[in-house]
Amino acid sequence: MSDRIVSWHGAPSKPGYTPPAGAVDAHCHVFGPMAQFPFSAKAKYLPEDAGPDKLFALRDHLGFTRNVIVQASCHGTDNAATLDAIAKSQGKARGVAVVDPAISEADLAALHEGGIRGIRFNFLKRLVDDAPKDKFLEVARRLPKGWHVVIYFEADILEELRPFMDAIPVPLVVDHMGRPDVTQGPDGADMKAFRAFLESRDDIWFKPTCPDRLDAIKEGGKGDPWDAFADAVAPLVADYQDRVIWGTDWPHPNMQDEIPDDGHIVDMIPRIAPTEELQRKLLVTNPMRLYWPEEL
Ligand SMILES: O=C(O)c1cc(C(=O)O)oc(=O)c1
Repeated sequence: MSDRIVSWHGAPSKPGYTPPAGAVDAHCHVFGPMAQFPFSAKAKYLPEDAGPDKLFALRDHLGFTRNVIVQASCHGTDNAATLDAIAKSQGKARGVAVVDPAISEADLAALHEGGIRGIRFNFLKRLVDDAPKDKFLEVARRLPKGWHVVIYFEADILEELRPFMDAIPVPLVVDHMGRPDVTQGPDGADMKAFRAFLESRDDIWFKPTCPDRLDAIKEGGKGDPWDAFADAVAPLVADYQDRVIWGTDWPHPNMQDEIPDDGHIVDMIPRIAPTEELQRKLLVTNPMRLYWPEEL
C-alpha cells in the first residue's frame, strides 16, 4: 500500500453555530496510533494517526460534550483503538464495534463493558472485501441487551439489502442515510426509496451526515457550503425527528480531495434542523437514548 494519508483539516474553523449543552458527536472515528494499534492487513486505506487526543480536542473546539466512536474499516475487527479511546474519554465516549461474526458471548460482554453499544455492518465494496449476510444475521440475533446494528451501504443496493435488513431483530442505524444522491433533491428517487424503507419499521434510525461526501464536487454536487445536501436532507430530518443522530465523521476516512472544514460541517446543523427543538433531539435526546439510556 502507498503512503499514509491525511483526510482531516489541519486547522478547522470555529463554527458559528453553538450546539446545545450535552451535544453528542455520534459518528466519528479514531485511527491508531499505528505504533500501538496497527491497521488491519486488509485495510483499503492507510491513514496517518488520528487518536483520542486529537478527537477530544476537536470535540471541545466544536462545542460538543460526548462522542460515539464508530470502528473504522481500516482497523478491521480489532476494536482495540476504539476501546482505548473510549477508556480515555472519562465516560464521555461510547462506541460501535466491527466484529468477527463468530465472536463469543464473553467477548461481546467484554465489548459492552468497554462502552460498545452496537455493531457495524459495512457493505461498501471499496472498504471491505466481503459482507456475509447470513453470518451478520446470526450475530445480530445474539447481541447484548439494548444494542443496535449500524449499517453502511450505498443507495443502489438498498432494495437488494431489504430482506436482510428486515430480518435484523434490533434497531438499525443507517450511516449517512445510505448515501442518497442529494442532487436529485428532497423528492428524488433515492430519497423516496429511503423514506419507504424508514416507513417499513419504526426502529430504523439514520445519520443525516457527510455533506462533504454526498454533495462533493466529484459526486456531481457543488461542494461546500453543500446547498443540495441541506435542501434534500432538511425535510427528512423534520419528518423523522425522533430517529436521527448526527456526527462529524471526523477524521473523514478517505476524503483526500475535498477535505472538509469541521467548523463548516457543524454549521450545517441549523440548516438541516432549523429549530432548537429539532437540534436538541438530533444532538442530545436521540443519541442519549441509543448510547446512554441509563442517564435519561
Ligand atoms: O465513505 C467512507 O469512505 C467511509 C469510511 C469509513 C470507514 O472506513 O470506516 O467510515 C465512514 O463512515 C465512511
